[in-house]
Amino acid sequence: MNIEEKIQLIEEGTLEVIDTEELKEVLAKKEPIAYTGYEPSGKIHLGHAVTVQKLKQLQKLGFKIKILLADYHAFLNGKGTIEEIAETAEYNKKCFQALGLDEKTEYIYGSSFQLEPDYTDKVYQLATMTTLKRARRSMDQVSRADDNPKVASVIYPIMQTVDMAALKVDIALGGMEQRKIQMLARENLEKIGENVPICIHTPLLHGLDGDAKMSSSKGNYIAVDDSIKDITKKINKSYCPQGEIKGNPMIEIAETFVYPNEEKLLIKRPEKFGGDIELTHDELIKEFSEGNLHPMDLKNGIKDFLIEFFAPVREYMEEN
Ligand SMILES: Nc1ncnc2c1ncn2[C@@H]1O[C@H](COP(=O)(O)OP(=O)(O)OP(=O)(O)O)[C@@H](O)[C@H]1O
Repeated sequence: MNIEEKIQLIEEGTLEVIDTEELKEVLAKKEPIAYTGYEPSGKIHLGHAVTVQKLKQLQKLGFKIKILLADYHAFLNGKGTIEEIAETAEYNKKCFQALGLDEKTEYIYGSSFQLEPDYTDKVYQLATMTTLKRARRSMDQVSRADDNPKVASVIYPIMQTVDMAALKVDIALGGMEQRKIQMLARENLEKIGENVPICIHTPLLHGLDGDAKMSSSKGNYIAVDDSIKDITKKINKSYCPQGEIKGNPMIEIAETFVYPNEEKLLIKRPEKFGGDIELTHDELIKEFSEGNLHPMDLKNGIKDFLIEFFAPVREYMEEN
């Protein structure tokens, strides 16, 4: 595969790659490094799986993958005590392994390097160069709404920036809500003479309730290790307005998980409702938007797909 083809693959399913010229240089390196950080949270869900899919693709293209289990970030963001977070992080690590990232993937706890003198020194340097306003703004979609924000919320983006230097990353991957932090990081890393990584942003998956973001704290998710019974129950009561494409989580799941892996989505229906059908992406959009495909049938197709797609994850979680 030549560099242009690799770039095209990397861009697929993303909202932006900043920037593609720099990506060319990175692709010429021997084993470039890509990372995503995750605050350890109760469950790893389909939203998180969007970035994991991209990491798996980068891995196949020869990247070394680092997954940051961002325990201190979760702590700064009020997600629990460090001990509670450590326990969740172990469980999340198992979920990532179950999702099929290979054995060469490095799982790194934030607390394993974020207390080192060199790291702290960089945090202090950046603290003198970053305005409160900018740091606060970068956290708009990352921290919980708080009328009385803590100092922790402005240390957070500075640490996320220093992580990129400490982990020596060439690509920083994250969902679109990470954009403001990542852009701040690009500017700031240059100021302290560190390598400026390429930033890749993926779309946010809507919650099953139609909320703008699937999130463990909102309970509107399908976890990658959910049981067949839970997947079925959750999909059956999910938001899927007849004929609507935009913001419809069932359509998004099809676009994010089904079509990158299968040419057609199989929808099983009783004969009296037209019998089984298999739809390509374009056919699905047409049939659903014209009202020829009932939301319940779409949900059934998605449910069957997810049950099969995540079967290896359930098996891995049971066996390990
Ligand atoms: N619904 C989603 N759709 C796409 N990507 C997501 C979604 N939720 C989280 N991510 C991505 O996963 C990465 C890590 O997110 P992290 O777990 O720290 O987020 P979070 O917002 O705290 O999740 P949650 O609210 O579910 O605990 C980020 O890059 C983020 O963009």
